[in-house]
Amino acid sequence: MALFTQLKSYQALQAHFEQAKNLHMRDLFAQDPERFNKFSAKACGIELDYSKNRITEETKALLLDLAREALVEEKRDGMFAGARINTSEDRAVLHTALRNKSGNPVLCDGVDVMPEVQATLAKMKAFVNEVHNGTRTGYTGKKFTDVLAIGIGGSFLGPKIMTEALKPYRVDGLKVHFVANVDGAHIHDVLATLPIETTLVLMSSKSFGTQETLKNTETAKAWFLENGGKFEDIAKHFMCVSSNIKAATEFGMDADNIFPMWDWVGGRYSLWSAIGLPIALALGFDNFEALLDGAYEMDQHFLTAPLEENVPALLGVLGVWYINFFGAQSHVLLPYDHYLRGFPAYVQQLDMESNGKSATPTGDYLDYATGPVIWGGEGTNGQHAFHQLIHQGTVLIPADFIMPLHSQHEMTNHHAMLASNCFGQTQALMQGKTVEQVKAEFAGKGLTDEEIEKVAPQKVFEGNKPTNTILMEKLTPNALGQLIAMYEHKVFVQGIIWGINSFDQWGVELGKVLGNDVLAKLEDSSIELNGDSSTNALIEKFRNRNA
Ligand SMILES: O=P(O)(O)OC[C@H]1O[C@H](O)[C@H](O)[C@@H](O)[C@@H]1O
Repeated sequence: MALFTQLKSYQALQAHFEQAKNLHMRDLFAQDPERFNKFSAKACGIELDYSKNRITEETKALLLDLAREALVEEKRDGMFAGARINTSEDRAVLHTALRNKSGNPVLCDGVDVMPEVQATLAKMKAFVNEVHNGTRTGYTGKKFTDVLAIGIGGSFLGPKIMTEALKPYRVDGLKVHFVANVDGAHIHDVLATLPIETTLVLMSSKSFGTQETLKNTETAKAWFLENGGKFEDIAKHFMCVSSNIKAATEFGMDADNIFPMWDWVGGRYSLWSAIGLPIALALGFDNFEALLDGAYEMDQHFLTAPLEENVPALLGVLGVWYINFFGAQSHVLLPYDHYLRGFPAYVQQLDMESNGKSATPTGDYLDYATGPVIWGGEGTNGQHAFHQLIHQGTVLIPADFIMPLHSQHEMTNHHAMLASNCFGQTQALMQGKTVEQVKAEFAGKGLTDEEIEKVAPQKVFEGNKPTNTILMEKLTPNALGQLIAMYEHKVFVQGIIWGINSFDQWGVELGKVLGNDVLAKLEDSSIELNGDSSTNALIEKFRNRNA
C-alpha cells in the first residue's frame, strides 16, 4: 500500500489547498445561505455541524476521495469482521463485538466470540444486581456501600470519566472511588474515607502486570488485613478484571472473582468489556447496557452511512485536512457540559495512544504528521482562560464544541446562557473581527489616528478558525455511548489514512523498562550507577534524601 503522501488524491488535495487556504469562512457563509444544510450530518442521536470549517464542496469531495483511496471502507469492514489489523501484536481488534446487538456471530480465527461476550455480560449483570440488592455482602454480612476501583490508563480513564459524565444516573447507596496513580497520596486519601466491612475492591488490569495497579492492590489488601479483615475474607472483598487469568490466580484472586477480557480488546477501547464494571456498579446494569446500545448504534452508522454523511469519517478527514495541509499540531475538545469535563482526557488517551506513531506496519518511517496533541476543558470555563490563544494566537487549533440541547438540571436560564456561549464562540472563531470593524468602534471616542493604529491590530480577530459543533438532545447513557464510539471511529479513519497501526502502544514500553531499572537502583544503593550523568545524579539525590 502506497504511503499517504503518494496517493493520487493526496496530490489533488495539495493542489486544491493552494487556493483553498486563502478562502475565508466569512465569505463562504455570505456567498451561500445553504452552507449549514450542505455541511451538516446526523448519526443516530448526534448532529454534526461542520459548516464552520475551511472547506468547499470540492474540498469535501477530495478528502473523501482520499479516504476511499486509502481503503477506509474496506479496512473498516475488516476490523468489524475480526481481521488481525493490530499486526505488531498479531491481534484482531474487536471492541465492536462487545456491543454487538445484531444477534450475528463475530468470528475471530473462525471462532464466534459472542457466546463468551454474552456470558461475561451475564456474569457482570448478576454481580452488579447482587451488590445492589445486598445478596452479595462483605465479610460481616453488611451490604456494600463503597467500591474501590483500581486501574490505570484504559483500565481507569473510561470507567472514571463515564461514571462522572453520567452522575445524574447513579444508583443510591453505592459510591465508586477510583485510584490510579502509584503516588501513595492517591490511595492514602481514598482509603482514609472507606469502611473496611462494606468496601468492595475491584482491580482492573488487562495484562495483570501493570506496576501501579499491582502496587495499589497490594496496599489495599494490606489495609484490609490490618484493619479487621481476615485472609479468608479476601475472596468476599477483592474482585478483578483481566485477560491474564493465570497471573490473577497466582496473585491470590479467587477464580470466581475474575471477570475475563480478551487480547482483541485494546486497553483504551475496553470500557465496553468487564473493565466497565465500575460504570455498571455506579449506574446500574441497565444504564451500562444503554451505553453499549448507543455505541452499537454509532457502529451501524459508521458501517452503513455513505462517506458523504458518515460522521466519524467526516471528522476524520477534516482532522487530516488541518494536520497535513494547514500544519495544525493540536486539536481541542470543548464540552459545554459540566459532567463531560473529563471527556477531553478520555479522547486524549484514545487518540494520542492510537495515532501517536511515526512508522508504518511495513517498516517505513513517515515524513508526514500523524496524530495531533489532544487537549481541552469544559466550556464556559475555558473561555476565561485558554480560548484567547485559539482566537488570537499564532497557531491554528481546530476545535470540537460538544453541546447537549437539554441540561440535566433545568435551572433558570442557565442552559440558554451555556448554549449562547458555545454557539457565540464558534461564530466568533469563524467570522472574527476585521480591522475596519475595530476602527469603526473607535469612531467618536476621541482617539488620534496614531493611537488607533497602535491599538487596532491587538483588537483584530483574524477569524477563519475551524470548529465542529456536535449536538445531542441530552447526555444520556445512550448518547454518551454514541459519542465515545464516534471518536473511536474518527481515530480509526485517520489511522487508516496515515497508514499506521492505531492499536498498539510500543511508545509506552521504554519508560516502563527504564523505570524498573531505576527502581532497583533507588531501592538498593549498592547497585552501580551506570547511566547518563543526569539520571545518575537524580538517583543519587533520591538515595541521599534523608542524609
Ligand atoms: O490494563 P493494564 O494491562 O493494566 O494496562 C493499563 C494501561 O497501561 C499501559 O501502559 C497502556 O499504555 C495502556 O493502554 C493500558 O490501558
